[in-house]
Amino acid sequence: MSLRKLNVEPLTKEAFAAFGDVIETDDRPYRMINNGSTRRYHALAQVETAYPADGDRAVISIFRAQVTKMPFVIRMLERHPLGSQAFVPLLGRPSLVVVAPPTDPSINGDKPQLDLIRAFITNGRQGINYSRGTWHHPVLAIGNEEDEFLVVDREGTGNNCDEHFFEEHEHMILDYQG
Ligand SMILES: NC(=O)N[C@@H](O)C(=O)O
Ligand code: NI
Repeated sequence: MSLRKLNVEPLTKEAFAAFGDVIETDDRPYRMINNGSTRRYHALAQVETAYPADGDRAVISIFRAQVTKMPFVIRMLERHPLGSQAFVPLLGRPSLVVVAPPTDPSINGDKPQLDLIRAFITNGRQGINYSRGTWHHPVLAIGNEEDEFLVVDREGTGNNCDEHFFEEHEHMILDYQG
């Protein structure tokens, strides 16, 4: 049984629109602040928290991620039903992103839609913000040494991480030799 190999696409705002936001400055509008010394690339992404009135809050963390050896088998995806999650590279290195659109039990089921799973490579200067409910693989650092990401996501009550494990025949190969 041969597993499907994911095609790795360059990350762009347009291609990622169904999954969330790309956090970047290339070709983005800005306004000058601080007496003209600083460009403000304003509101590149929104932090989503499900229950702000109940104490939900956005928190900022740093993930130091071990390198994912290629080729890699995608066996699962997860989602955060109660908030968004952003990853911004701190060391200027590319990383891989594997996503599927959010799903709703009353519309399109409650697990990732296999045919809509896509893989992207960032350019090292791009961060991503997964919209609330976007299915994604946990952080995929590549290269020769650990990578670091600034992570902005939701902290609060309730379960905010659903994992879906695929059947063995549904596993996908991710093989990026950039
Ligand atoms: N578990 C955790 O905080 N990280 C994952 O959500 C991830 O997307 O890496
Ligand atoms: Ni996550």
